[in-house]
Amino acid sequence: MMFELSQTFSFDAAHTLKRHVSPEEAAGSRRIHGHTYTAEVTVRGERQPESGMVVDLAVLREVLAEIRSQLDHHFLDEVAGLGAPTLENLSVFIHDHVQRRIPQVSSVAVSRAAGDRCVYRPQA
Ligand SMILES: Nc1nc2c(c(=O)[nH]1)N=C([C@H](O)[C@H](O)COP(=O)(O)OP(=O)(O)OP(=O)(O)O)CN2
Ligand SMILES: [Zn+2]
Repeated sequence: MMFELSQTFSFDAAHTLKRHVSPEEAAGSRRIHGHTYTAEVTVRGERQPESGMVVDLAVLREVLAEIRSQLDHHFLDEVAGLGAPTLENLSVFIHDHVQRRIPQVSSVAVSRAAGDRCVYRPQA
């Protein structure tokens, strides 16, 4: 029997972005601006026979708090290992950090208040 467990966390962060769009839009994105992001992290697996859990949600919460502390109220352009601060790179960054502690992580979705959403599912 397979199960999926998810937890979300939110963070506010500033960034700039180089874009190949109209000069007005490109100029706006190059200026420092901020977004409220929500990340949903999903873990997939079978229950451990002794615990009855795929993974203890308290452990997942602890890992997500560590990642949040690297992103919340940070300038994303300066976060080591992130690369260009896009939804795509944020999804991979969060996934790779969770995977070091919780190998069963199966997907990470990052969304912004404006309604934009990106899902990273490496095994898809
Ligand atoms: N594939 C992606 N495209 C874009 C991303 C991204 O992460 N992945 N990010 C952005 C920018 O962060 C940008 O600030 C959003 O720009 P835009 O969609 O033009 O939205 P607005 O500036 O009009 O409104 P916001 O409220 O600031 O979202 C662009 N593209
Ligand atoms: Zn932006």
